[in-house]
Amino acid sequence: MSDLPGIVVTGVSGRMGRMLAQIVAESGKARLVAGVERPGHAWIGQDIGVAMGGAPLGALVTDDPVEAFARAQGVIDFTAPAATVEFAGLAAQARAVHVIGTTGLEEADLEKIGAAARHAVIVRAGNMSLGVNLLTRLTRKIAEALDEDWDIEVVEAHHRMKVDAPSGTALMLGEAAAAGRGVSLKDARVSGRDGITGVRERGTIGFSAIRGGDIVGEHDVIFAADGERVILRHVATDRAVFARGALRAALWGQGRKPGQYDMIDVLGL
Ligand SMILES: NC(=O)C1=CN([C@@H]2O[C@H](COP(=O)(O)OP(=O)(O)OC[C@H]3O[C@@H](n4cnc5c(N)ncnc54)[C@H](OP(=O)(O)O)[C@@H]3O)[C@@H](O)[C@H]2O)C=CC1
Ligand SMILES: O=C(O)C1=N[C@H](C(=O)O)C[C@H](O)C1
Repeated sequence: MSDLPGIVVTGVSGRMGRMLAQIVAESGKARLVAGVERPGHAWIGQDIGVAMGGAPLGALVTDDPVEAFARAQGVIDFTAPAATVEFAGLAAQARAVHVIGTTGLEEADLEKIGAAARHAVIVRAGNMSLGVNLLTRLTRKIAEALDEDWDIEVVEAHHRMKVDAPSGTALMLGEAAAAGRGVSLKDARVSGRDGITGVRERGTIGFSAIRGGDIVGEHDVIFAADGERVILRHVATDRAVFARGALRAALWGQGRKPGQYDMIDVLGL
């Protein structure tokens, strides 16, 4: 067996799970140990590559995360909030680095993830791409430089199968804008206007979501003043950018002190 860190991909049959399995297996920097799906899933017991309709990848799909995590140094998890909270506890027990890409997490979920991070390394980000993490830095800087004469709006577009809104990325960008402005996003946030909304309240940060087709992920941060606008834009055209970031995070986390980290830490931005 090689010395490369072993990685389990949870939700391996999903859009991100498939991409992650391929990228980990081909990376030369990590070993694909197993994929996890729910009990009864059609892929259980099959080689991941074969289940995807390609060549074998030498790792099986299992419904037993405890056993799989015990054989791994990293768990890459792009699933759903309830699953991610459960996996955070199990990955911490196995002392495996848990990379969380799942979005739509509520406050109570984040508290449980925080508790797990007392025992193991967790890297969590609503977007694992280099480009978006750079954009959060730029958003914060621009928000620091501009006053409330500049209205801030975050507009995001995703595929028709996405279940949460605003996207995790939009919220990251909104947090960065709020931090730059020295306010709390909880207080400043306005989402999904509809009907007679009244005029825009000064100092708020607005969110709008578009869902359609196979859009991978697009985000604009608009700073709009009288007579001019600044627009920051990121367009993802390939999920590989998220998967590469997640693998980088899993490798970066090896040997670190327990705690919660994000992609700004991983990328050193
Ligand atoms: N941070 C980032 O960079 C990115 C984050 N994301 C986020 O990742 C998440 C997944 O996205 P995507 O791949 O498009 O979604 P999919 O629905 O395609 O995949 C999710 C997978 O997780 C599985 N799953 C859910 N619950 C469990 C469980 N308890 N045990 C095992 N498997 C489970 C699902 O299985 P089943 O169908 O049976 O429910 C499915 O296979 C979303 O929250 C999305 O927003 C996506 C892209 C980038
Ligand atoms: O669900 C998706 O697809 C994506 N989710 C993440 C988000 O909620 O921001 C990241 C990316 O935009 C794709």
